[in-house]
Amino acid sequence: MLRRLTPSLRRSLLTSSSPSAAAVPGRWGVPLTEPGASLPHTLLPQWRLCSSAASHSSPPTPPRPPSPPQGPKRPAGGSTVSSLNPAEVAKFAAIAETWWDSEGPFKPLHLMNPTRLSFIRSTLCRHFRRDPNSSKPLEGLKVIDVGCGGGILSEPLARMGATVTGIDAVDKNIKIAHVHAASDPSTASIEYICTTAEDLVKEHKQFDAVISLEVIEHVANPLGFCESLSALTVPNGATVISTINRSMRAYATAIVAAEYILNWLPKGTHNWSKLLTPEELVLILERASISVQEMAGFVYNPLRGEWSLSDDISVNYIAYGIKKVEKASVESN
Ligand SMILES: C[S@@+](CC[C@H](N)C(=O)[O-])C[C@H]1O[C@@H](n2cnc3c(N)ncnc32)[C@H](O)[C@@H]1O
Ligand SMILES: [Mg+2]
Repeated sequence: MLRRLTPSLRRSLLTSSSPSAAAVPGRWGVPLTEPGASLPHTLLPQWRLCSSAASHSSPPTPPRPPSPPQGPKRPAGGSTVSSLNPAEVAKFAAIAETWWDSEGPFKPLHLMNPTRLSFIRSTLCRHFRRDPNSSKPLEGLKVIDVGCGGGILSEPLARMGATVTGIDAVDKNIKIAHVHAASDPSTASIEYICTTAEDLVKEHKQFDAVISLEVIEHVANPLGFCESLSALTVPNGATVISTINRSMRAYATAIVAAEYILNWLPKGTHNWSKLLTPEELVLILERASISVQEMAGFVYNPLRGEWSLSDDISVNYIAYGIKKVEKASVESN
């Protein structure tokens, strides 16, 4: 069952007097205003929420005069700061050849794929009022997969009918993704580009849905990255992000067990201090003009070797949000 982030919960997260007061540990669905609820505060490191583009402390800027119409409209927002973390990019370049080895380092993503696709199918079909039972429910929608790796998500999105662009910072990943997709007519149309979200924003590209799974924990600047994802999303479009929670359970399972005991992932794949809690992700997305509507957890059943959707967001989780319509664009319509 998916939990909805209610308007009142979202409001209380965003109207708290300070970012630290807004970050409340616990599960979604616990209304912050519930009588008697005991909700200890978490200290939010300031760097997580501050970027060059958004800062509480900057003085108010005077209103700008309307600019004269000139050429195509520039998408609002986007970060000028690079999302690239060279050490992280190098880690993925080193294992690029293994993308389609379902027993290799990306085995967890292969196993998770059906589950995350069911969340994406369900949320995007509701968002765009599509029939989830149709064979191509995303037909006609422009979708970008940011940090697509070898294309294990891009391909099923294309099979669902979407016009897919996959981008990744690692050139080897893009080459592998391209060769793999080209071997099947239903995926051969995917456009793969070696670039970053922020560079694509500079090209004024926009998409109906922007999806970035298991990438934000590897970027240099999470808020700037989300601002770029937002700038790539059309107003009222959809954004889907998945990542790993910065919880003790995640440390025990996603890092110690997966990297050091089961050897599912190369050691050092995830840096615990770079992970984001769901509360932090919601706040960052709000700052980037994306309003989170739903969140779900992924839980692994070791006996069946399968992942499923759950209310438990203590380790792996996925969020779907809507790109807010900027006031200026509403007024100009
Ligand atoms: C864990 S993989 C996830 C791949 C894919 N999204 C999936 O879930 O199947 C992370 C991917 O993000 C890419 N990446 C890391 N930093 C990036 C950045 N700043 N911009 C674009 N891609 C990035 C890596 O090269 C890698 O392919
Ligand atoms: Mg990861």
